[in-house]
Amino acid sequence: METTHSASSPRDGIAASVRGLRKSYGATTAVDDIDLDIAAGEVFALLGPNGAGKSTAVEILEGFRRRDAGEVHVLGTDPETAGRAWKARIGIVWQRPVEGSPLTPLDLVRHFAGYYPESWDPEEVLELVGLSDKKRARVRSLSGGQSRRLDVALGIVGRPELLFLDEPTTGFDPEARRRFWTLIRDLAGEGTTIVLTTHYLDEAEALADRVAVISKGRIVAQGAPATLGGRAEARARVSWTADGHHREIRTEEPTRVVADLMSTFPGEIPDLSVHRPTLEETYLRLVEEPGADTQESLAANREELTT
Ligand SMILES: Nc1ncnc2c1ncn2[C@@H]1O[C@H](COP(=O)(O)OP(=O)(O)OP(=O)(O)O)[C@@H](O)[C@H]1O
Repeated sequence: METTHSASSPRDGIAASVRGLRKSYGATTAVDDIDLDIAAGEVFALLGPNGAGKSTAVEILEGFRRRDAGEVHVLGTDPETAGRAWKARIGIVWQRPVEGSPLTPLDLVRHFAGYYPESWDPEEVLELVGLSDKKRARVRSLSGGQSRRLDVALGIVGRPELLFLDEPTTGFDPEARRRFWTLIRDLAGEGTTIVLTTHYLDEAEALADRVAVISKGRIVAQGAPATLGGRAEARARVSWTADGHHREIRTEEPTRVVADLMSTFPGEIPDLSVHRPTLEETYLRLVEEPGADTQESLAANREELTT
C-alpha cells in the first residue's frame, strides 16, 4: 500500500524531500545526516568524490536501498513502501544494464515501454537519443557511448515524472554529450524533474538548476552552480604584464581595476585576464576543506526553494 505525504506532494512543487538521512555499511558511514529538497521540474545535480555517498543516497531515493534513519519522500511517497504505480512514475538510467544483450535496441526499448502506462513511441525515443541508425543492430555490437545512449532511452521511455541519471555521459564523445544535454534540457522544459550524478563539472554547470556537493556522506554546500560556496562573491583575479613582469591583484571590483589599467596603458593591456573561481575550483575547495560547510548556504537554499 502506498503512503502519501501531503507536505512533499509534487503538487506543492517538491519532487523529493529528505530529512536526517543516514546509511551505514558495517563500520562505514556512507550517508551521514543528509537533508535535501528537490523542486518539481528542476535539474538537480549531486556532486562528490568517489565514495562520497552519492549512489547510496540516490539508491535510497529510487527505492533500491533501505535507510537506517531519516525521512524520505519522493513524488509524495516513501520509496521503501512504494508500489508499482509509483515506480512507473520514476525513470532510472543505470550504469550499463544491457551491455552484451543479444537483442536489438528497438526490441529492448519496446520491451521496457510495455511496463509503463503512458510510454513514448520506442522509435521516437531512439531518434531522440540518436540511435535510429542502430535500432536493428545487436546491442552487443554497440560502442560504449552508443550503449550509454540506449541506457538513456530505456530510462526515459516510460515518460517519467522524475528521472535519475547516474553519470549519464561517461564514454560519450563531445558531440554526443552536447546532444544529450539538449535532450535533458528538453525533458526538463517539459516538466520532468531530473536528478543527475556526475563527475563532470561542466555538465553540472550546463544542466543543473541547483547542485549539492557531498563529501564523506555529508552535504557541504548546495545552491545554484553560479553561486555555490560563495562563488559569486569570491574575489576576481585580474592579471596583466607590465615592464616584462607578471602582475596580479585580487579584487571585488575587477571592472574598476580594468578601467584604471586602461588609463595607464596607451593601447591593449598586455596579457590581460580577469578570472573568477570556476565551478571546478569551488568544488575542489569544498571537498578538500570540510570546514567550508556552511549552515548558512543550506538555509539560503531552502529559502530559495520556498520563494
Ligand atoms: N554495498 C556496500 N557494502 C559496503 N560498503 C559500501 C556498499 N556500497 C557502498 N559502500 C561504501 O559506502 C561509501 C559510499 O559509497 P557510494 O557508492 O555511495 O559513493 P559514491 O559517491 O556513489 O561514489 P562513486 O563516485 O565512486 O560512485 C563508500 O565508502 C563505499 O565503499
